[in-house]
Amino acid sequence: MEYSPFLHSLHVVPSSHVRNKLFVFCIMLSLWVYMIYCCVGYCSTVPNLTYSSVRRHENDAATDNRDSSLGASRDLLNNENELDSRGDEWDEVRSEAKAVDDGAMSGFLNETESKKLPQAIIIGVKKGGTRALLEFLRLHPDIRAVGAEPHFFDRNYDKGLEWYRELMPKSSEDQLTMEKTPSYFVTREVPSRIYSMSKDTKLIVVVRNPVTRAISDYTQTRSKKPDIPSFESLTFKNISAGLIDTTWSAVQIGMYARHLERWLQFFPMEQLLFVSGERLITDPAGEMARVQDFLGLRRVVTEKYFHFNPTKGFPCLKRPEVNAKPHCLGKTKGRTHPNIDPQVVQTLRDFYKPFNRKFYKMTGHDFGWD
Ligand SMILES: Nc1ncnc2c1ncn2[C@@H]1O[C@H](COP(=O)(O)OS(=O)(=O)O)[C@@H](OP(=O)(O)O)[C@H]1O
Repeated sequence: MEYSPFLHSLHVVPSSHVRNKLFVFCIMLSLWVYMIYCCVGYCSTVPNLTYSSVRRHENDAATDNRDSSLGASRDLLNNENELDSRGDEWDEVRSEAKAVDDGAMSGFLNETESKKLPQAIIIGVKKGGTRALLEFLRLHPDIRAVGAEPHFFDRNYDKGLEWYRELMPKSSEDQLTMEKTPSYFVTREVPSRIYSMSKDTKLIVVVRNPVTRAISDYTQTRSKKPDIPSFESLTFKNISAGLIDTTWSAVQIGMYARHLERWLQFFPMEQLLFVSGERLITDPAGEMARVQDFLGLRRVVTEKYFHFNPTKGFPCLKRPEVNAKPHCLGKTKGRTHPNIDPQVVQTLRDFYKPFNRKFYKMTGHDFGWD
């Protein structure tokens, strides 16, 4: 066999010169393969992958690092795997809305869009109707909101504001960025933390009759832990003395006046809006008008967007311009509540009366719970 310098350099003693040539060849080949791949249209999948990774990121925020919001409370209400905190509801409506409003790709292509810290936050209350309100607001073209609950100011604060900003969707200069995390309202450290992010943050609280709210909270817990004690026994510290257990979070959250006092140490009343959870069901367009005015937005989401579904017992969303079927929130919203001993319900009503009265006085609004 003849002596071959090529074979010799390749198989026997590969010189650095040949290795460099091979390296350049591999890179060229990869570039060619990539170009062919793009030419047949597959490159358009890249933005979708980016979008799903954003969604994953959103969901991570909600499932990360779980602590109790009410420091000293007895929290049997560990509902963190609730569908709601992942913000998956009404995705279909939102994607339709997005496509109509600005085209699915514009968020990636429009370089004037950027991620911003929220200028408005729905801070509570748990089981008040916060998901419904956020989803109603997301239909507004001037609002961009993160679907999952970020729990930044209560559980993820050590991750820093940049982490928080990254969770937000891109928005243009004239759009508002929003999020909702209902536990903020009752968490001691949150008012000062939001204040240090921006003292101009607009704060929205959806409130609901505290007795119904407590039962709703309990119903949610029981749906995941069917063996928990009865609502009646959890309500009392001492049932024969009729002593209410105010350390039980289901009871504690409803003492709205107490929580509000802490917020008023940082924010003026004009920066807070209280939405009636009851009216959000009976008159969603009316409550939405108040919310849009408060946020300084055009009244876009009006009665045309709502359709009351008698089977579900709640307003559902429809897109007025397309003849599509209305979309309702999922099964975790609007659960059937258990029957509670009427005497216990009355005792709780009496317990909340002074808190409610004080709350009406502070907010200048009678919510009609008594
Ligand atoms: N449109 C519409 N559809 C369905 N449900 C509605 C709606 N508007 C308000 N509600 C009420 O919202 C209650 C749940 O409140 P939240 O979304 O704040 O719950 S959570 O804290 O985020 O888990 C939920 O409480 P339950 O009825 O106890 O399940 C509903 O009463």
